[in-house]
Amino acid sequence: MSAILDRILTVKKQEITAASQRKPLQAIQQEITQTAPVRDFVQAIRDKITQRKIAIIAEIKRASPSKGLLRGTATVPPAPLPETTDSLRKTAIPADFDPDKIAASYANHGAVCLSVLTDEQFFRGSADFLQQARAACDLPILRKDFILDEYQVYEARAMGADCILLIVAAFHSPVFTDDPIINQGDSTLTRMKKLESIAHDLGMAVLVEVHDKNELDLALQLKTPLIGINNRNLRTFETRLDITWELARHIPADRIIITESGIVSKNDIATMQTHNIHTFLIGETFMRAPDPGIALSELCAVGNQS
Ligand SMILES: O=C(O)c1ccccc1NCC(=O)[C@H](O)[C@H](O)COP(=O)(O)O
Repeated sequence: MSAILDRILTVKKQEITAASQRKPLQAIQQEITQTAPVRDFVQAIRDKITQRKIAIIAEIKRASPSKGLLRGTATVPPAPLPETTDSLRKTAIPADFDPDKIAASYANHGAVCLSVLTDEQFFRGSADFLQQARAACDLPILRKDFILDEYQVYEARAMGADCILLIVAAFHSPVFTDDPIINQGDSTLTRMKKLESIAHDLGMAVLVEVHDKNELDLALQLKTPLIGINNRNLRTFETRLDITWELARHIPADRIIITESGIVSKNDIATMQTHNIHTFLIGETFMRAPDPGIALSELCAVGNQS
């Protein structure tokens, strides 16, 4: 069995082809002219940090390949989760899943920005969830998905996203490097620069995500100030918080470091702060809580300095 990241990207390629046949790029570009203006993702984080508060990007994530269903009911289509999650499906989870209510609660309890999973097959996400979340609050929103192609960048803006995610590991995957139809001769760095440039031209921010030093060296060649360090290895699911502080020491001070995945406790927040990390992307911990916003404010309370 190939690694989960490769499986996700294989499906993603099929989705890009199908979506662009259903709705050509020109139609998406036309839709963008009617889309609400971009909210400033980077400035929102800078403002929080200037106020000496921790900046939490709160995620709306119904399910994940590593943990299965996190919130809501298990009967909702589309495709079943991968077999890797079978043993976790019986775990008790909050039954309600209302992206608008979750977004409003996050906003009311101090989130700086939101991240919304739009991948349908592996995370049970949806573009609709992003739109519902955006309509329910004023926070800038990251489209959390597996972006390989310019079509998805335009699509992100058309659905109302203010920021896109570029996962360096995705562009190192053979699903990208070995497929001339999808890579069109572009190297990893060339493709990331092209996608970043389109996003910036559309006014969106870019979060570039890394998990090791080689990926970081590429990420630092992009213009974006947002460097996400994913503590989770997307091939093995191993999650180690020390990945963040090991890589953070190689990142220049003018970039904003965002630690992603596996943050579960006040102690995790406090430990990150000792390493001068003040921006967090958190999903599962909040999604498992009865009220995700209250769970967020409890973590914020420990992290904010007066
Ligand atoms: O979460 C997963 O299982 C996963 C598997 C494969 C690719 C990506 C995956 N997660 C995406 C993320 O980056 C996380 O949703 C995000 O960092 C929040 O992590 P957490 O707080 O641990 O939910």
